[in-house]
Amino acid sequence: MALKQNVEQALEPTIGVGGLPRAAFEAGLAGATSALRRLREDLETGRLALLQLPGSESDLAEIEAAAAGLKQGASDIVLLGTGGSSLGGQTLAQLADWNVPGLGRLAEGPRLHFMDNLDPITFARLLERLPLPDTRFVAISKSGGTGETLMQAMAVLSALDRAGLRGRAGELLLGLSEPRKPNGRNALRDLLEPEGVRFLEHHTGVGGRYSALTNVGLLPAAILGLDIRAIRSGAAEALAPIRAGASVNDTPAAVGAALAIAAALEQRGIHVMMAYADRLERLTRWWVQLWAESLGKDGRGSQPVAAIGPVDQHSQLQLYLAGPNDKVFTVVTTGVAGEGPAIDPELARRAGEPGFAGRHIGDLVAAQGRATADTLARNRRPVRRIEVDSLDARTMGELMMHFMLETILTGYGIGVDPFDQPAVEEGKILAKQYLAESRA
Ligand SMILES: O=P(O)(O)OC[C@H]1O[C@](O)(CO)[C@@H](O)[C@@H]1O
Repeated sequence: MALKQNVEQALEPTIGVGGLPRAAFEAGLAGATSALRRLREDLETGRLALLQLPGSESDLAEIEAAAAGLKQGASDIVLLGTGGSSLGGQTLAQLADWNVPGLGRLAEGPRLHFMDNLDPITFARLLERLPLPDTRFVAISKSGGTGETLMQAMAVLSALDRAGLRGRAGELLLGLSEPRKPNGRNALRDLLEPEGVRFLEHHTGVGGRYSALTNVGLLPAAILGLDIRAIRSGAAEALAPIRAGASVNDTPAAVGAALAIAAALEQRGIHVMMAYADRLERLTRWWVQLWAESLGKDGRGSQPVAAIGPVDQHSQLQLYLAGPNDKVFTVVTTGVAGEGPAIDPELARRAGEPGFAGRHIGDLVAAQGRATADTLARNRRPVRRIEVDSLDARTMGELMMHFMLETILTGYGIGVDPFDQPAVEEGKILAKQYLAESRA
């Protein structure tokens, strides 16, 4: 197991009043114990398909073949899909420098475009500027019925039509969705299959925000040449203690859930994840959806906030240290000490920073991650630390599985169903109604 977790600085006995009381954490551990028992049953009975993924490789060859097919002759690959149909792929893609500040434009191979937000100006300009004959589109939607994705897919077909490329739709597009419902409906399939577009199957037992380790997340990862087997085996590391029947205290995801349950008991309604790596920025956004949609129901749940370091030290940290003490923090660091450019001693002296002499940029970032966690604790703000020695496909798989397990266990512990999202449907129905009315 690469992931190291320490929750001591979240607790009152360590940081004083302001930390989570020991009794609340004990209650959290008790809640996590029953939750863990239920999750282990999920694993043993096979009723939670997500838990079967880490040990399986049977679908990986199909994903690799689809990735190779898409890359063939492609300058650009556009991924349509929103929420869980995009964020897992983005998180993994960032490992390969996608959307890393300063590096995105220097990437080699096909350019990837995740069009997860629907913005008319952006989408129109994208379709105008893309070299359509050399562009591939992947339309991803578990349900097949998400309005944003459907509209984008329709716009793509019309753009291909205008460019005289509609006859090549079967070659230029790929779909990824669940099989048709028993009533025969799946809007995305209804739209694209008559154009000859082939579909990969979305796993029916894995919800969108838990789908990063299925073809939904692994297809973009494979396009970028990431080792998708290593991602799965990293995920298996996070699951291993659960599989082995380990106690709560020896199961990092359960300890994390115990902390979240304790925070709920203590009315700490905000969870901040601050990750010290450009390549974890999308992970924080993926986690926001995972946490918010899984736990925010029946008047329960907590507000997830994404931050990255060190940059957000210069925007959010003042509030975190001296604002209301209503949050729990997770500081995620990677072993970057000794990484990156080394600083010329002469230049360090000239700038009046002799402490920088001969040190690497990674030395400063490592020190900053540690200093932020310790400063939070000194200011009696509950903070847990998560560290991986290095960030690669394997550790990313482990981190993602850790947070999925922790979220499920927290849901079980606070008594909500972590797999549905009934409340968001209301707004979708209303938006379609307003769209119809605005024509009149
Ligand atoms: O993959 P789909 O079915 O298009 O859904 C996209 C997203 O929309 C939601 O259903 C919420 O509206 C998310 O749960 C999901 O990840």
